[in-house]
Amino acid sequence: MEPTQNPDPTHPEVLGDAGALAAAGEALRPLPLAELHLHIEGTLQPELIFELAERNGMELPYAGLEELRGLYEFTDLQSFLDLYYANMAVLQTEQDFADMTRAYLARAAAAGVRHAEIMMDPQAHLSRGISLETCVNGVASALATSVQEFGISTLLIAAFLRDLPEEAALGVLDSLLAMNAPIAAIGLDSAEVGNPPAKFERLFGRAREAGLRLTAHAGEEGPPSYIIDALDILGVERIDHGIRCMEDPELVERLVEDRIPLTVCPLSNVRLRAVDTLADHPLPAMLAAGLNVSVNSDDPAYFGGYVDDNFAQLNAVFALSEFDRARLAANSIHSSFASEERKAELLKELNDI
Ligand SMILES: Nc1ncnc2[nH]cnc12
Ligand SMILES: [Zn+2]
Repeated sequence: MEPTQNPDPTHPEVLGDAGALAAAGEALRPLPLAELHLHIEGTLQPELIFELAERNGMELPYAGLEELRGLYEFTDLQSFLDLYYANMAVLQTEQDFADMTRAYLARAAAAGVRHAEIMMDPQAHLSRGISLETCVNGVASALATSVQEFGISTLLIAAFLRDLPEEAALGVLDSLLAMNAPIAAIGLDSAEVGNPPAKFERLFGRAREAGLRLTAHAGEEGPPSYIIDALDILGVERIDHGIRCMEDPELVERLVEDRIPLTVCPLSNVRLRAVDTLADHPLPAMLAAGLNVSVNSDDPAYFGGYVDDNFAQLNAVFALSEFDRARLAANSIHSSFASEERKAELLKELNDI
């Protein structure tokens, strides 16, 4: 991959022999970074699904792990969402949500994650009779000790399901605000095509008034116009995925100019067939265009890996330069909703490597 312009104030030249190690096929040393695009329900590993089903006295529709793993062949976003929502049935108690979250944090720490902005889908739990208190408090209890236990600072993002009506989302946002839920931001996810950003204009307006930060999935399967509308109608600060911006040169120019963060998830895009193979992924072109991209895992239990696996596979295919790896890590930190003080700490950690 070509080196890119607009150097970040990091010093990738001091990354040591990471490039040589990669060339020799050895593991890359993980860089300290922020993970900005992660659905906590997408970290539910098959083993934990079986463990929680047993703990909760539930019968799963799969005979065993192998049968479940055999279903992880997706043809598009919807084919994944069907399994993702079905598997959530095992999440019944606060302890279940806490255990799932703690398992992610432990694995993320090993991947180099030092700050995580974690999405959860409250509506996917409410619709199965699980209260907001159960899911929010369960996840939040694990996040509360994350800095001490795993060295990872965290923020919680309530994501809303765009295939449901806006009225439903407004009701849930009001309940979250009324219970003083520890959320820093809202997001928009689930089936994209046919559910454009404009459908949620009032939801994002209300969240902004409540002082919440704003992000939305756009341009994963949906057209570039959804990215434009997420920015112009919803007023989001970040775009989750956004890879289809590459079909609209004027939009790319705007995103570069305004330094709009795009939280890209390469292995997810391959597994959901947004791209044919990793070699066809637009990440190198996005970097070369000067876009503010970061690498994230989306739903690591379903897509073949965590953020370090995404970097390793990208590196195997594109032989990322040390400069670009450091830039991706720095972009993730700059693009986070963390305090300026925390960002400075993380950038220092990155520069000191
Ligand atoms: N990649 C993705 N796109 C949209 N909604 C999701 N929910 C969980 N993962 C998602
Ligand atoms: Zn996502």
